Amino acid sequence: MRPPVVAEYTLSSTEAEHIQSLAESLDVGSVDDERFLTRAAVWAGELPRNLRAFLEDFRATEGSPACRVAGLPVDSERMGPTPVVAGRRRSKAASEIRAELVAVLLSSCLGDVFGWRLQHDGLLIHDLAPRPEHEDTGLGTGSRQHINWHTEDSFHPCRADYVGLLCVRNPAQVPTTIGFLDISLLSDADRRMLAEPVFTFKPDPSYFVSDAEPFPGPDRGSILYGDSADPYLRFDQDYIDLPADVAGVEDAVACLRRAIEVNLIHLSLRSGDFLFLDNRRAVHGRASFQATYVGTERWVKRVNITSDLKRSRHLRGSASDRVIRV
Ligand SMILES: NC(=[NH2+])NCCC[C@H](N)C(=O)O
Ligand SMILES: O=C(O)CCC(=O)C(=O)O
Ligand SMILES: [Fe+2]
Repeated sequence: MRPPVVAEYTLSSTEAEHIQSLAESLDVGSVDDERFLTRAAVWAGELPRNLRAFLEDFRATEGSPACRVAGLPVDSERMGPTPVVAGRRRSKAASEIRAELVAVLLSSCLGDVFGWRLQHDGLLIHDLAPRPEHEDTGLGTGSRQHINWHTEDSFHPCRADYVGLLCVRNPAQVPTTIGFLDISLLSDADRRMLAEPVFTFKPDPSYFVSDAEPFPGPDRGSILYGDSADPYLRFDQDYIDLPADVAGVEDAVACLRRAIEVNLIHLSLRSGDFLFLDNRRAVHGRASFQATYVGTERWVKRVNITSDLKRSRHLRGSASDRVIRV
């Protein structure tokens, strides 16, 4: 039997209460505190054993491109309105800090959380909530425009190995798009072409801070990599340049898109759902929706997770600094 696209784990109420008590026992004012981050994997050892086994299977077997943990303690009532302001300027209720601690503890079962200096103020947890100024952009903080499916931050060699999306609220049931590549749908010639390092991967506008800050540069590489029979994927259809001088490359990319699009699924996250995407195997996006900005609408917290912090050491201030300067 084929493994599910999204492996599911539903917490029992006992497990959810245990996680809530664990988060309450931590005397931590912010998940961005380096001392907390250095202990996060230790505290994650106190998460329910069956949950840790589920996440470890997801990580170690790569059986499914995504997994979802449902029933996490996220007290969305007490967390207050969906934020319209970004970044560090906002104070957070204790319940929100607890939800973020829970997000980091679960994420720490898969790797180390990290952030980007130029994205969401360098915070480790990004608030994906609609902002008026982004309404017509295909960004996590947009709304009226859908987000085309993509792997996250395809432009950067240190991009996440996993992306976590913890849902605070989603009353209009806006669906998240999830997909994967069925490699059996690609010809050998297309596979070879897509594995050539001739593509230019560009950053998306979520990295734009101001004209005074340099925008990160692009990176060249292949779309498919790893095992040629079961390859990993790096692709954002909106932020890629194809080589002008390679015959057949456009057709190969069109075939790739079709081989992903035939299997797309749409899943509406509910409050307390934590979706993990294997950023080498899964693509994801989001449908459009009508934002109201009255504080009641969709709010998802995004986490970047790496399997290998050392890969970005030259771009971070110290071994324990989790923010990549791009
Ligand atoms: N094809 C796209 N729209 N890609 C952009 C994805 C969203 C972007 N990474 C963000 O942080 O908001
Ligand atoms: O909000 C979602 O469900 C996905 C958002 C997304 O793809 C992103 O922000 O990069
Ligand atoms: Fe994304």
